[in-house]
Parts: sequence; C-alpha cells; structure tokens
Amino acid sequence: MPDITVHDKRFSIYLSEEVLQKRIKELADAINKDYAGKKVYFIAILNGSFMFAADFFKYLTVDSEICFIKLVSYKGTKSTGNVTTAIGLEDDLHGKDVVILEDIIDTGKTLHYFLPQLQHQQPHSLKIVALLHKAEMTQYEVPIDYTGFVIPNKFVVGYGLDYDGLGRNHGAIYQLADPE
Ligand SMILES: O=P(O)(O)OC[C@H]1O[C@H](OP(=O)(O)OP(=O)(O)O)[C@H](O)[C@@H]1O
Ligand SMILES: Nc1nc2[nH]cnc2c(=O)[nH]1
Repeated sequence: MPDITVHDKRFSIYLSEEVLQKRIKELADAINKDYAGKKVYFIAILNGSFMFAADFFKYLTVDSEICFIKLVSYKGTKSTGNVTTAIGLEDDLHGKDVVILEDIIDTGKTLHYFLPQLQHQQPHSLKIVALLHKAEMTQYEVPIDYTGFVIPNKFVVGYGLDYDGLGRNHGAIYQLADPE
C-alpha cells in the first residue's frame, strides 16, 4: 500500500482494512457473547469514532441502541478543574447497560473527565471499547474493557482519525512515517 500525505506529513500503512475489520468483528462478537439476552446502549464519541462505530454496529447481534456525542472540554474554576460537557446525550442512562465506543485512548484524559458524568446517572453497567490504545502514553488510568489494538506512541490517521482535520476518509489506519 502506498504512503499517503495529509497536509505536509507522510504516513505509512499500519493497520489494513482487512486487519481492522477482522479485529472489529472480534470485538463485536465479544459484546454479543457478554451481553447475550440484554439490550446495550452504545455511546460513540465524535468525531473520530464515526467510522469505527458504523462498522462495529453491523457486526452486533444483541439488541443495540446508539447515540453519538461530542465532548467539549474547557477549564472550569479552580475548584472544578477541567470540565467536560457532552453535547447530544439526551437519554437517561439510569439502569441501562452502557458501552462507550472510542476510536483511540491516548493519555486517558478525555474519558477520565467524562466517565464520572456517566456514572452519576447510575447506569446498570458501564464498559469501554477502544479500537486503539496508546498504552505507553497513559497519564490517567481508564478501565478499558475491550481493546482492539495496543499501539506505540506514533501519530496515526485514517479510519475516522484526523491530522488537523484531514485524513479521516481512509479505510485503513496509517502511521506517521519516519523522515527520509
Ligand atoms: O486519551 P486522550 O489523550 O484524551 O485522547 C483521546 C481522544 O482524542 C481523540 O479525540 P480528538 O480530541 O482528537 O477529537 P476528534 O475525535 O474530534 O478528532 C479521540 O477520539 C479521543 O476522544
Ligand atoms: N488522529 C489522531 N488523534 C489522536 N488523538 C490522540 N492520539 C491521536 C493520534 O495518534 N492520532
């Protein structure tokens, strides 16, 4: 597979469409097994997760609902620290089996600040599916229940992930190429 260029940077193939789809089906099958007979409420976090969520959803056989949310973070007051607001989360999660869909967990900061808001609504259960996990970058421990790939600390694009807004449209995932 040839390299791609996004803005001024060159990226090399890292996870092909075939490899991604095979793993995504395995993740969905794990959910199908673990939630057999239940109804699952998925929360996909925009923007990056739109492609992952769409493919993942096609492999589900359990009763499944989905909602897409956008997280906006800003600095709160001294006492509140970082504040994360979810746009688009309209349903009451009380008593539901909730599963978060993330394209990538890097430092863990995003979910670290968002999870307490979901817990506050007292779902019956709350689990996390992450397609990619940059484990060595962890600054905030996040309990990831289903991981697609543990990846090294190299910037990746494609399959929903962007570099400065571009590159989301590729069906495979590409890694920043070493300089020539
Ligand atoms: O673990 P963290 O270090 O917090 O990084 C993970 C977050 O980064 C990405 O989103 P991004 O902020 O790039 O937004 P986007 O999905 O809209 O491109 C990804 O979708 C996660 O939400
Ligand atoms: N596109 C992209 N977004 C990220 N957010 C956190 N890590 C990454 C990464 O490697 N690539």
